[in-house]
Amino acid sequence: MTNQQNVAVLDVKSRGLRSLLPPSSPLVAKSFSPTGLDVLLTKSFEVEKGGTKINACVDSMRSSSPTRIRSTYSTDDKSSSILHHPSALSMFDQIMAASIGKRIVMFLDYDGTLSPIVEDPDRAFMSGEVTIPVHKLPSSLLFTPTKFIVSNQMRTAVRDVARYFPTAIVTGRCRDKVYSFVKLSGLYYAGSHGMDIKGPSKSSKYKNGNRGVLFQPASEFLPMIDEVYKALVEKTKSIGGAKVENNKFCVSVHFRCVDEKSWAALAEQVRSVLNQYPMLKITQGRKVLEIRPTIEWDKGRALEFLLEALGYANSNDVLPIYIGDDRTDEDAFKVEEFLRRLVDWKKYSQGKAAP
Ligand SMILES: O=P(O)(O)OC[C@H]1O[C@H](O[C@H]2O[C@H](CO)[C@@H](O)[C@H](O)[C@H]2O)[C@H](O)[C@@H](O)[C@@H]1O
Repeated sequence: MTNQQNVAVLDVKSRGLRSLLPPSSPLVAKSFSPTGLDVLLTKSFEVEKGGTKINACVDSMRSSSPTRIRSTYSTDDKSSSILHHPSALSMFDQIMAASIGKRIVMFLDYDGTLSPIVEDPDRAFMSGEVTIPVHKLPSSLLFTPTKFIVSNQMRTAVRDVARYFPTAIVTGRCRDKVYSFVKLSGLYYAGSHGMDIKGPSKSSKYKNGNRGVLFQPASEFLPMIDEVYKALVEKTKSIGGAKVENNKFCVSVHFRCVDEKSWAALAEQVRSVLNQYPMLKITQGRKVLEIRPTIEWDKGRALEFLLEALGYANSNDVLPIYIGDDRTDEDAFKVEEFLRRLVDWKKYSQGKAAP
């Protein structure tokens, strides 16, 4: 696949599930570079290393960490944004019209898209998941689960979409971790910002025996990432609220619960560790510093890889749809609604049963 591959990019957050395609442009006629997805959607804010860059780093931590985009948008900005990036739900019919004759492939971000943004990254369960804790379960149960899921709207929507369209979860998270949240087999999972790809394809040249696709372009970084993770845990332990998360091929340093007064100290500690690792870089997400290998690989490359693995390299017969978040949290139910409409469209407009 080339960079001219067309991708419908749906930004669920800053614009509330808005298409990043301008309304006037013929849908999908405009090219998006999948390799540019990371720049578009994962808020890659390169933090420079060395010298007196900490202030710049803290400034970027501030500017990329608004709690709500609404508080930073003027009315004019907002209406202009809505004009240029119309709701993907209201453009649903046009998106579907553009998909006629093409195979839709779904790419879904996890945090902030399938799950609400929460303070504790270990508790970012899928939207709409309602559970009963173990102590409230009836004693008559024959087995004792740790919790009992009574509702999982988003999971159901993703499961249904995956029955009709090849579907991948593309996340900065460790792949195993995101799987433990999504709990759906039959999907592709691209963890660690796309550096850890696993999926069920039967026909890919990247097949891993009978276990489907497996691709890990940064595998030689594993020992280094482990080392850096431990160093960061040690260096940041005195900073209240800081949390370091090992995402296997990258590390996240969370500052959502850190007092803003300590952000400079945190950035300084992170930089002091990273100074010893020129092969790693820092990018910035939503109240998180993400440390990752400097290799030319990101979510966009993972998307290209997966399309190729599915047999759509350089193909005009495919419409990849990427739903991701930008910088603030907003309605996950819009994602769910979009997924449901997609399934209904497939079922009823085309009258086809699930493959
Ligand atoms: O690519 P993504 O799936 O969007 O992953 C990016 C980061 O997501 C997670 O952090 C974010 O969500 C947390 C839970 O809601 C929140 O506490 C945190 O402030 C957000 O940045 C994940 O924990 C990180 O490792 C990912 O890098």
